[in-house]
Amino acid sequence: MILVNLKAYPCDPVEIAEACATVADDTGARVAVAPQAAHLSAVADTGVETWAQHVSPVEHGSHTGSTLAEAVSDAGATGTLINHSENRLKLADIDASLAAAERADLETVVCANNPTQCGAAAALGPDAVAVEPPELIGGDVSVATADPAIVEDSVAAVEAVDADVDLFCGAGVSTGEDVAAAGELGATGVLLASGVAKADDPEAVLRDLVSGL
Ligand SMILES: O=C(CO)COP(=O)(O)O
Repeated sequence: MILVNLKAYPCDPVEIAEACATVADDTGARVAVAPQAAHLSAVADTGVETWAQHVSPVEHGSHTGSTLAEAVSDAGATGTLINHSENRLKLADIDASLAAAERADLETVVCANNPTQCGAAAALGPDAVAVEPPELIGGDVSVATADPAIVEDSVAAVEAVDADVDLFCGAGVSTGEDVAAAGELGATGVLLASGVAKADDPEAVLRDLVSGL
């Protein structure tokens, strides 16, 4: 799976969503987009698989400023990231955000910095854990090239806790070669942002990325 996190980049979320939908349709590859919460509906309307970047550890009620899992689902999201390196949560809040996502029937990827955190995240029962070394995020060198051991060790850490939880990796992923290298290390998906969000031709980058699946 290729999960494109648009963060808060100054890109056109609908244009990128349309490119992802086209490439997914043409190739049969699983490609999803995680836009800003305010853009979820517009992105989902393109038909692309749509994910939230975060859901808050809350239920319906007095939670001003929160991102309610049910609202994200109503807007068309079918999955959510939790605990991204740029939006870290306390352990209890990761657990409660996972419960919120489950309530709203959202698929979940919990992000983590290193293999130890990956094992801890797997124990909370998400669908997948994504290892993203913070120092490599936004850079030019893919995690699978810069630090292959961190991916292999994270695969092992997750497998030791719960073999049903998938391991994704991310940071610096921008080519099909990077995706293939991640797969060879045992990752079943990649998480990326700048490679697509900052690209002059997002569709061309996506076509190259899916060639590595
Ligand atoms: O944080 C990331 C995806 O969630 C990775 O970002 P980059 O692809 O820009 O390194």
